Amino acid sequence: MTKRKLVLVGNGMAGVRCLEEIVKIDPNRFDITVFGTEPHPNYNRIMLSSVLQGDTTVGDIVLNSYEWYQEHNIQLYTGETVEKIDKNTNQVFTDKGRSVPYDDLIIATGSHPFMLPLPGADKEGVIAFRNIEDCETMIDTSKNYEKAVVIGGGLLGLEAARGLLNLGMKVDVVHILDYLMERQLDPTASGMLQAELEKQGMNFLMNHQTEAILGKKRVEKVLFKDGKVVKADLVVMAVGIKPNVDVAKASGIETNRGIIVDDYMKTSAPNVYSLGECAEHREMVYGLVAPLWEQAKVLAKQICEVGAGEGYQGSILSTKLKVSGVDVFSAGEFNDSPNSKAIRIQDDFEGIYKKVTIRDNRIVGAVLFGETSEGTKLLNMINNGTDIAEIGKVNILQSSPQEGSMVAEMADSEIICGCNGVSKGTIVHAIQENNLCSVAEVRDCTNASRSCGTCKGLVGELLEHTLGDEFEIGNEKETVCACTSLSHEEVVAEIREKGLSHTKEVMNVLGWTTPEGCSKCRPAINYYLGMVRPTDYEDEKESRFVNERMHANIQNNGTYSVVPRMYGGVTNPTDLRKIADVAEKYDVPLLKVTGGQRIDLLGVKKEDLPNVWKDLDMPSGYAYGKSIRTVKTCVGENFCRFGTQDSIGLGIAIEKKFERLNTPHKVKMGVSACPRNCAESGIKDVGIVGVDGAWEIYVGGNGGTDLRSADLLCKVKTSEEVLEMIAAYLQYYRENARYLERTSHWLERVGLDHIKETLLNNATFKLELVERMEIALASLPEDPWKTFIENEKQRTDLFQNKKGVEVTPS
Ligand SMILES: Cc1cc2nc3c(=O)[nH]c(=O)nc-3n(C[C@H](O)[C@H](O)[C@H](O)COP(=O)(O)OP(=O)(O)OC[C@H]3O[C@@H](n4cnc5c(N)ncnc54)[C@H](O)[C@@H]3O)c2cc1C
Ligand SMILES: NC(=O)c1ccc[n+]([C@@H]2O[C@H](COP(=O)([O-])OP(=O)(O)OC[C@H]3O[C@@H](n4cnc5c(N)ncnc54)[C@H](O)[C@@H]3O)[C@@H](O)[C@H]2O)c1
Ligand code: SF4
Ligand code: FES
Repeated sequence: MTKRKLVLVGNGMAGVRCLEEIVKIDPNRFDITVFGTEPHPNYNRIMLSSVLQGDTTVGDIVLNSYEWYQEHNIQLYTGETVEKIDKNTNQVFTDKGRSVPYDDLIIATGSHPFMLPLPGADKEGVIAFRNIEDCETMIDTSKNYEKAVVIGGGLLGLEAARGLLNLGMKVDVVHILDYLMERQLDPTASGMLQAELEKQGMNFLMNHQTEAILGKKRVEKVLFKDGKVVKADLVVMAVGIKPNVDVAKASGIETNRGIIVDDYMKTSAPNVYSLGECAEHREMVYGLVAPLWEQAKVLAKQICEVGAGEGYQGSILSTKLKVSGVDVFSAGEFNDSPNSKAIRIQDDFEGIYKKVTIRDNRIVGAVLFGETSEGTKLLNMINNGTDIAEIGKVNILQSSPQEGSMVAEMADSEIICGCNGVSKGTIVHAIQENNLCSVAEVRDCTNASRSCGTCKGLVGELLEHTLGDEFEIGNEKETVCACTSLSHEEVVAEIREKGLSHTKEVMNVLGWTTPEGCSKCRPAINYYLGMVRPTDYEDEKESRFVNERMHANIQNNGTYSVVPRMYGGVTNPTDLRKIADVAEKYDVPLLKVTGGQRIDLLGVKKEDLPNVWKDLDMPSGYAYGKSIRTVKTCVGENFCRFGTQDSIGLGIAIEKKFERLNTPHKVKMGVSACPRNCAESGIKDVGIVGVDGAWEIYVGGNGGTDLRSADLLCKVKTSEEVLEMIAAYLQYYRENARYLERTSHWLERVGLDHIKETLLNNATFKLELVERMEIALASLPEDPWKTFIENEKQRTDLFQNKKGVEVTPS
């Protein structure tokens, strides 16, 4: 039987998802041709925000590689736009002069970003945020310029603004109304969101209407209706989208706001279908992915003639803002109205706000801020029209008392992954049928967690719930990242076994799926190589996190924090004078004593960093590094009437011995000279406490988000023994923990008993650890601030092509 010819116009998320469904249903039914204006295979547009925010790379977000198209015999033309469809001869015509016949045609051309028609909007540096090129323009611009203006305080504008802040730019967000995200939030939630984002460093110009973009060739300023002017090196317009109906309109296919389709995604032209953001169904056009997946399923069934049931019935929308540190969820009809009532919870102490709107005993909308774990449950209740008469109203907004029990209570039809419309039943079936045991395997098999990723937790709970005893979360193979199927332990073992010596080599030999790796695997591989080969591995600066590359912590307003080392928290008049002089000379706005007993110079301008380091002439405190941070000490025997030991002396010795050492995560230590514990040794990664003629060594403490008191490892008599035990313990941690695993998490994972057994009952192994630690310490580079001041190349590399940074001559 000859195959039917299927042409897809638009190589984006909706169209290609529909093809995936089609080849699943009937792989041999069609000869498929795809045209896409963009010069890329299909990628996850949603994740552009994460690329901009530095959490992933462009290579990571490809959904269907070129090989996928080949495997399915799909002829793909990228960088080619369909300009016209001839409905009479059933052909499409492209801008490259190609014509291709079709039996069936799908139009999935997405949207155009709406560009305000302002005077000056055509200047260089005025862009939208819609595709990879826009994302790359923003990243490149941030290397040479300082100030961005984002017009539009909706989902896209705020995600763009967060990304630009992460790139070190100052950002003004211009919003036309007096509260943000008015399409998704009520004024209370919006106010809380604005306050949180202001804390993160965003500056808001509310109630501002843009009048013109000013500048010569390139944008320089933005002018507002009230006459106010702000500086702008980059303007990002994020003021909404409009369906791309260009080709449909040019071809006489019926359009309104979008291309008009019926419940089976049929347009007004025979055998021509449409889906995605360009389609208008029952007078609705959508700008989120969840509805598109539903449409893709219906259209695939329709076009393969396997029965599309009642067709597509429309979607209730829910959204989450993808900005780290801010949890926002919104769904359905969340605004107050005369025929609905609301339940609200507001906790100003914890920054939590929850509201559900109810009509006729049914939830019709919800807004959650600060705590969004009930989002999925509420969305399911809205979609299912659950009658809440029987449920205590207060319970609706209570988190489930037993974590993990929520998935058990969910019906099979309830949706776990909102982005991809994957239900609990589908996931459970896939786990059981295919023996799946990790979130990554569930993603590959069902698409759940493939888009924004916020449902990963629920998928994990479902795995646990379905596999019962067979599934232990801790034992689930945790791959380093999506570029590889290998775990951290496997990568380290391969580096050792195969004698691998460079990041690229690791990726090539171990079959990485992306040639350049991503922001998760590159720093991890760099650390593992340095740990395994301390004497000959040359640290790869570009694989490090930005703060480590800059040797300073970037702050929410784009300035930096500088913390010089003060061994054991002890200082002297000369160092204090230098700090005071530097603070005055460089207008440092804030000097702050840190919890680690040193002085933080906050608000240092990027271009001042080298000279600040030079004038300070003190070692770096590594306050930015995955390395030894501080050794906090109490006053001890020299001054305190309770002290029987020299805590300061020991603290300084420890800090001097281990400073600059790379570790999987930051390591903080403390030495107290008696159990009153004034140096808080009980919540340190390594805490030492003096007790009658001996030192107790505590490990695995954490004073951060996951508060944990340290466990007693052992008691030793002398300072030398303390130093030796710390060396063994830290080397064991360095060799066995996963990159970015704090000592407290590592200790809980492997168990205190195991660590005691290894370090206390196996003298030979302990000695070997100490020896390897000594080799690592002997191979450490000199102080990075000093190197940077003396090495012009490093200075140029660090600031790339930003306006030159010179160290002033002495
Ligand atoms: C930065 C960003 C973040 C987002 N985050 C989220 C999120 O968190 N959650 C969510 O639900 N949604 C999010 N969205 C929206 C989501 O990405 C879109 O809803 C989705 O991509 C729409 O899919 P589509 O296939 O309809 O359109 P698109 O993905 O835009 O695909 C259309 C494709 O067709 C091509 N095309 C157009 N005309 C032609 C032609 N004539 N010939 C050939 N090719 C053509 C276009 O170049 C484009 O590649 C986000 C969008 C952006 C920009
Ligand atoms: N996390 C997510 O789900 C997510 C993230 C990014 C984008 N998206 C989707 O991408 C699409 C585009 O996002 P968007 O935020 O541009 O669209 P939007 O329509 O949701 O928001 C645009 C915002 O710009 C404001 N605005 C309009 N004109 C303005 C003007 N002249 N000056 C200042 N502000 C003005 C509006 O009041 C509105 O809040 C939407 O469909 C959105 O749902 C979703
Ligand atoms: S821990 Fe004990 S010795 Fe140290 S300062 Fe406090 S009371 Fe004094
Ligand atoms: S909810 Fe976004 S990927 Fe599952």
